[in-house]
Amino acid sequence: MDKAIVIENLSKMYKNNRGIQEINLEINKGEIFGFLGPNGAGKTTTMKVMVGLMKADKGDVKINGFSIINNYEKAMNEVGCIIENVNPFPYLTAYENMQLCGRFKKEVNRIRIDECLEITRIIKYKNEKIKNYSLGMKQRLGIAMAILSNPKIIILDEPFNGLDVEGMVEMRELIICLSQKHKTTFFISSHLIHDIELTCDKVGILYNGKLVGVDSTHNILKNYSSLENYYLSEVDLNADY
Ligand SMILES: Nc1ncnc2c1ncn2[C@@H]1O[C@H](COP(=O)(O)OP(=O)(O)OP(=O)(O)O)[C@@H](O)[C@H]1O
Repeated sequence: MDKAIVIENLSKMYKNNRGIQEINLEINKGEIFGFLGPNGAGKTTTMKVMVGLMKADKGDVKINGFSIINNYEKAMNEVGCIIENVNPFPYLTAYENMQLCGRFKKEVNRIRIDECLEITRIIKYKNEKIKNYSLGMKQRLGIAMAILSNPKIIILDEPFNGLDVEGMVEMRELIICLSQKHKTTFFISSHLIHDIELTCDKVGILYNGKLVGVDSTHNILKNYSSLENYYLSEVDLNADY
């Protein structure tokens, strides 16, 4: 089984008729997938459904071959995620937040916590309370939490948000490094085309709740001068005038 994530006919409509429709998508193990779309396209909705924070109206998601509907625990067994904002406890330190996050996982100990804080480069601030953290530091803590139990699949909603230039470069390096070293699969949403182009092996474009294009970054850049041009052409082809 080389598919890490398979999304089948996934639909979720809110009462106001916004949401996502008939999403079909396959992500191979070890791939870094970029889910690109403007504000309101439906990225967060898709990810919430994928990790069981919300129920789909129709369709299913299989993670490592396990359906999130029929086999939720097994499906989520190797998944780490950050959906929407990271909300660590402000009056606890980073280390204490990590302890809390890993309290039910027997493989998580002091060494593993330090390792994750080291990888995300916040080890220096591990004993500082989160209320004194900047947005970028909180993002890093979020990643540290997401990788704590060594998940094989990491789902990140807008991981580049709130980061400065150096932070973005480091976040890209961190994702690529984890994918190469541990064959970790990533599903990353973003509206930042440049970061997706530099980070992801495969890109899917979500527009008005529909997946309007999916291809490997390699193919896209063979046929278009930039991911931005591909994005604009796919959106143009599918716009409702
Ligand atoms: N709970 C809700 N009730 C009604 N409509 C909602 C709800 N949550 C989201 N929506 C609407 O569904 C659409 C998709 O929202 P979603 O948050 O999934 O988009 P997104 O691509 O993640 O956007 P952003 O990049 O701004 O976070 C938007 O039009 C939004 O207004």
